Amino acid sequence: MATVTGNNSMIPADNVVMAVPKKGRLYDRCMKLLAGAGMDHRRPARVDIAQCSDLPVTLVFLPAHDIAMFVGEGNVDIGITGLDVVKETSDDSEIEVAMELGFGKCRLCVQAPVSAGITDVKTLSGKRIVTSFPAVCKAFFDQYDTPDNPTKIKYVSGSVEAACGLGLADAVVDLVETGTTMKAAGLEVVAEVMDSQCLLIVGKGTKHREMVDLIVRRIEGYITAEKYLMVSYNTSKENLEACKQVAPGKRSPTVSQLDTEGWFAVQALILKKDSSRVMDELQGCGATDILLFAMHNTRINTSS
Ligand SMILES: Nc1ncnc2c1ncn2[C@@H]1O[C@H](COP(=O)(O)OP(=O)(O)OP(=O)(O)O)[C@@H](O)[C@H]1O
Ligand SMILES: O=P(O)(O)OC[C@H]1O[C@H](OP(=O)(O)OP(=O)(O)O)[C@H](O)[C@@H]1O
Repeated sequence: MATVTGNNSMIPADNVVMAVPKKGRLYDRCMKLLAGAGMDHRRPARVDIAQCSDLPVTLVFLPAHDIAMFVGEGNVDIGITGLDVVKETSDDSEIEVAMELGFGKCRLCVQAPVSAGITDVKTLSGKRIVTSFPAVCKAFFDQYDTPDNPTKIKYVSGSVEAACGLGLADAVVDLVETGTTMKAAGLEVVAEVMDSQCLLIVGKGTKHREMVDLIVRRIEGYITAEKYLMVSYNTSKENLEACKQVAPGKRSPTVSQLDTEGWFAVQALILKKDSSRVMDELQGCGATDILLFAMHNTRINTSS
């Protein structure tokens, strides 16, 4: 197989390059996503490159914080990382968001010591802020800063929450999910900068559009399968309409005549989060033999 030369010699020249986080919060979910999308690969221990066995795709395992930059600069065709990282390290002219993946949900917040009692974020303009997101942080404080007294923003790569306690900052801009880290450091939210979640991103300049689109469709199929369940039940003719109202499906439910006169077997897609309520309501409408099935993968037109 042809390979590109130089630093990329482990990557076959015609392969799509896909970047996934090599560790941290997003890693496990990303591995599940790749498995669900049929992107099987073998990654030798301590190696950050792996070839997919059934697709011309090379996976590169990178720090989440670097992925949007590499996709934006065109070294990588497609990648998975947080919206926070995308905003910090790339711009809209380079990257398109193929899909929100629904995990890695958190908020980037201005946080100050509870003891300081800061209620208005404007009062932090011109003060010392420590963050792993200096560009997003600067854009946020620009709206309050004056040219003669800009906010002093310092970058750290981790443990941001420690900066106030160490006397290095008046406030921090850091991620909050449960709030446990923030509270343990004696901090509170003064303002929200942005919401974030994990994204599938594509470089606008990719030369492998067809294969990239196939990867996007596979991942979309898996995400949809994760979101929906199939409910199946039997109902008499007189209860059929009421049952169909409870679970109308995506387009319409599949209704088949049973061998018993006046009885039907019905199948419909329902949202996983609604499944217990839907089963209760179907039972209330007289449905019997109600079964719930998970799907491994789908190809559903989510816009219809
Ligand atoms: N507490 C959290 N809850 C949900 N998502 C988070 C949380 N912390 C981070 N993220 C998301 O995961 C991305 C990667 O963060 P993470 O802290 O895992 O990166 P890392 O620095 O590579 O890993 P580590 O912290 O293990 O060194 C963030 O940019 C953000 O989008
Ligand atoms: O609100 P919580 O649920 O406590 O989550 C928020 C924490 O999670 C992330 O850090 P992480 O634990 O990944 O480590 P890091 O500080 O090394 O980035 C983030 O930077 C916060 O510190």
